[in-house]
Amino acid sequence: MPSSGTTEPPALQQHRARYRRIMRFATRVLVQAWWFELVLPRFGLARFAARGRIPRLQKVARRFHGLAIELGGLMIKVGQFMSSRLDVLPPEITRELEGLQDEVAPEAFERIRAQAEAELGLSLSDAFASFDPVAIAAASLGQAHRATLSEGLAADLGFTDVVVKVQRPGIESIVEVDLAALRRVSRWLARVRIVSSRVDAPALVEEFAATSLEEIDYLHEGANAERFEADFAGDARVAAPTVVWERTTLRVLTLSDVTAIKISDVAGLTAAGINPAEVAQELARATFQQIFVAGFFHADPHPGNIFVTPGATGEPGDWRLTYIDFGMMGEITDTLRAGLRDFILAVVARDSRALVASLERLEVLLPSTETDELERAMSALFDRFGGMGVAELQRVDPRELEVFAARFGETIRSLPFQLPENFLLLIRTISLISGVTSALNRDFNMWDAVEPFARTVLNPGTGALREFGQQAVSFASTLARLPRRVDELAARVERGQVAVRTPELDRRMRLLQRAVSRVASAVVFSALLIAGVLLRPTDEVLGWVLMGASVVPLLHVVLGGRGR
Ligand SMILES: Nc1ncnc2c1ncn2[C@@H]1O[C@H](COP(=O)(O)OP(=O)(O)OP(=O)(O)O)[C@@H](O)[C@H]1O
Repeated sequence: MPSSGTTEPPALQQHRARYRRIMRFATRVLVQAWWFELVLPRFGLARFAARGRIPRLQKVARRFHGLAIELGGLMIKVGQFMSSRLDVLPPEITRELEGLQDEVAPEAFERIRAQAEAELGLSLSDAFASFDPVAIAAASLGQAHRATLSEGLAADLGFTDVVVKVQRPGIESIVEVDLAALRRVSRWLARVRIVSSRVDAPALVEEFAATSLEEIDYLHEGANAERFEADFAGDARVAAPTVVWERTTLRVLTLSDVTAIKISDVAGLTAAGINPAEVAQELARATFQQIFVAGFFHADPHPGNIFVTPGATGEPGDWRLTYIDFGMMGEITDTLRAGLRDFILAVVARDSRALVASLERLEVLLPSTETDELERAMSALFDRFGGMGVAELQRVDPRELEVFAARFGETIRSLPFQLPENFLLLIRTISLISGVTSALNRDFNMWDAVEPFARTVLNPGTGALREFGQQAVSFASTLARLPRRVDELAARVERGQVAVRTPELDRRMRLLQRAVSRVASAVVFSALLIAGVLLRPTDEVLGWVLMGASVVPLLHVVLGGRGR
């Protein structure tokens, strides 16, 4: 953003302040990362830096949580996005960021009214027979209100009750500011080799920008709802609301009100005579149908976005799943489909070279990746454990598994993995659905429902391929039952790692920390004072000042040893 002037309009000043807040936060995090992840390891203190990593990251995530609640806009989405990046971030961090969306305050109704009226070119009282000023739900980008259609429109469409989603006024420029800040941070990160060799940060931000810009285009969301509905035309079990195009624009989306029993309301389902276990079964089927048959899937199927609607007959088996919120959809492209098929086939054939090739094809590995190591690790894995069922795996000596898991985990972590957006949405969808189905029926196993669909995706033309397909399915079920065991194992490995430390090292580290923090705070304070008063720094300058300031105490204490 260009430098600030004194006669700027308030909106611009607000945007500038917002941009600065984000950059200040990012600078702080980057400086911290630089210190602990680059500087300390240089001085042989990698183990020390690693020990406090999780609490440190948790603190950053908590701070980010606060910032996101205060700023709203894309920062909420960033938090949500990160909370779903289990591939990059540990669960301790993702957990801190869950639930962000529910904490956003609604916009004042007068502003929502003005926005809706300007969009529709009609006063709300002309556009609707009634409009409830109290929002049903407020999200980061928009909020939803109940309304009723005027008689004429209601008669044409066959329903009266609607839900109107209205975007927060000015959200586009907020999104723009947030994206500008994120792009700048990603450019910084791209210059740091240790980061750029693992993650393509600018590409990640562009992916995120594309989904965010789609989400603030309600015409796109309306079209998604219709495409989804068309995919399930002729399937009485799945439905979506009808879009009232006459009352829909880029920033206002009007949909038939499909409020029914929330899918997670087991007591409500049972009271309506609906068997929750059957709902779980149908939900899994509908999900796999979207993924494997339609290639277009709802990527935000949390319980708030799926209703169970009892049918008109009142029969126990007469009900359907009604989805809402089509802002985030995933697509299975042909490349993704082919890549997944190759991946599954490679696993079944225990062919590590083909497996690595399929990962490359899926763009899960960055192009620069040295794949030999992964190939070796996969071969070792296949040689030792390939083809084993759960029962056989349970008979393996746990110590052997532990050693193996530690070594294998290291190889995996050292590789620059990255999941392309659609892949990520796929994982998110499966994990959300698996949460919902197991809440409906504890004994439900998603993998039992995947079988007919996995066959479709594997497209088994020949007998040999069909056999591979079946093996793939049984392999997948084995994997599905493994996580608890793997979790336990990981926890034990983790504890083993933590135990590698000595009291002497601890004592020195504590002294060092104390000394560093005392000197550092004095230096940083004076540097900030000078920089703040004299230079009116840009965020970049501030970043360098902070970095420079933190070097001084480090040299002082580590080299001169005066902290003791
Ligand atoms: N067609 C509908 N019928 C009934 N209720 C609806 C409908 N559309 C939206 N809602 C209600 O409004 C809430 C917000 O809608 P929606 O989820 O589409 O918005 P969003 O801004 O994308 O929110 P989020 O991303 O948090 O899910 C829903 O949780 C639901 O309670």
